[in-house]
Amino acid sequence: MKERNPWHTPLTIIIAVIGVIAIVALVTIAVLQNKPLIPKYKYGIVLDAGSSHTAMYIYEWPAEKDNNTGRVEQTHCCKVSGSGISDYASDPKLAGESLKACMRDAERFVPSERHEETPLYLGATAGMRLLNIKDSAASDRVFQAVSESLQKSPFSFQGARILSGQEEGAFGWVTVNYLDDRLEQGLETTGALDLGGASTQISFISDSFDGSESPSNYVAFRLYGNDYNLYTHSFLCYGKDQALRMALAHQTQSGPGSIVDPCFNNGYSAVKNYSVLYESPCVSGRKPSSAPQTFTHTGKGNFYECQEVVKSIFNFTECKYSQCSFNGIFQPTLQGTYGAFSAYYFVMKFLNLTDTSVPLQSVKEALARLCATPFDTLKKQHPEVKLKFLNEYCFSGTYIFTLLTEGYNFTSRTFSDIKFIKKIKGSDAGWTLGYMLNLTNMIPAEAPDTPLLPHAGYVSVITVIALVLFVLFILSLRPLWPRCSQKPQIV
Ligand SMILES: O=P(O)(O)OP(=O)(O)OP(=O)(O)OC[C@H]1O[C@@H](n2cnc3c(O)ncnc32)[C@H](O)[C@@H]1O
Ligand SMILES: [Ca+2]
Repeated sequence: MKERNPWHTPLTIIIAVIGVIAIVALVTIAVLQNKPLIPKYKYGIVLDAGSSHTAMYIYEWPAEKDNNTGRVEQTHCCKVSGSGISDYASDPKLAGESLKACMRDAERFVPSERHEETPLYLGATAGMRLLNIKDSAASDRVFQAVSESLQKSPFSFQGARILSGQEEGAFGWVTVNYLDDRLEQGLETTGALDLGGASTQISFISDSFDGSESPSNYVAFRLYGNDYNLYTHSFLCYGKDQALRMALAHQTQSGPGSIVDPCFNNGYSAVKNYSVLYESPCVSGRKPSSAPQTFTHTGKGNFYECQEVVKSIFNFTECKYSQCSFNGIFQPTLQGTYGAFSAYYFVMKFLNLTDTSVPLQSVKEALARLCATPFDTLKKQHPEVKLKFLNEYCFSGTYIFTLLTEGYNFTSRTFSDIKFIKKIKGSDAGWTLGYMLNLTNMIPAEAPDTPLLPHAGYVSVITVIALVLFVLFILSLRPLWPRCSQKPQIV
């Protein structure tokens, strides 16, 4: 007679089946219960109304992770065509009109069910600061017009305002460090250097700075449980367009109808309007009384002479603090690494000096070569580059070099701590992301509680425990197991 398999008793089969079903159910429930929900995103829109142009940034983050770090990303950027909103002072309606194409873009990029709840901010920087100084009623009219235009969008418009220089610097610093995941992890932070068209910002943490020497340069943050004493300063008029105006104003002081400029390449020549040059508050008041209507601006391309012109727009002598950058502004000792973006990046990119950390001497040599190149040759070498930018690279490069070394006191040793960047992990470096994170309370002051185990670890532990319990259960039923050694009795 064939021997019966002792496992094939109804009891053991039932126990095994129930056990397997229980394990499958346990693991399935664990997986489904804890699986991150299908990503449902939320959105925020910030319009950066700069002096030279306006750009719209759309940010997104997983809806269930409002309070977590490193999760907000830029998904889209739209460059508003035309100039900055401050240039529409004489026809403010057009400033509002100019934003429409990008706002239509936003309607396509943000899912329609999210439109109504998506906050929309407009922040204006140095162009509007200057217009506000020159003609505050005109600046109000521009804000009125852009606000009316943005209110018509389906998004939740939260207002249009001028950022203070301090906010602009501090939010640029937050953006860079947030995108680099330095804030949540409490890592050493990176300084932020932003060069716009009308102002420039420097922001960094220096152990020697606690705000006492110069409170107006001090911003205190508590982020993810860490305290930061940030030094920040915004120099109005020291963006690259206004700096150029100041350099030209300096050279036209003697009043003649022509200037030969070492900061422009040999062969460059243009007729410029005195009144247009002197209309900015950065230079107004300095217009020579005998100035003719126009002057001829020609280039002679010499980096070393250009540096002398550029130096003339800085005041390096006045300082009532222990140490200063320039114009009597306090600056603590430089510390750590720096991310330099906006025009710093555009100009260094043109010079092919963005990929690695660059020795100061190489920048100097590249600039001396660039400035000495005849303008015709330069045009042939770079047919794809817009003439407006090509004209100015010798000046812009020399200005950046002088600002960083003579202005902020970077030396040949510390210069290589600067990285010239445009984006970090797909998001543009700039103040907009930091501004939105702040207004939406997306960075907590204290570190958020984190789960004990990551999701995969949690599922593995549950599975192993379930298996162990099952085996123990089977073993506990041993007394019920049929005895293999017992021969079946033949009656
Ligand atoms: O911060 P503010 O001062 O308000 O100015 P902005 O926000 O408009 O300034 P950007 O950083 O956009 O640009 C800085 C400057 O760089 C110029 N720029 C933009 N693209 C450039 C390029 O490819 N090459 C050289 N310069 C460029 C631009 O015209 C400005 O003069
Ligand atoms: Ca800017």
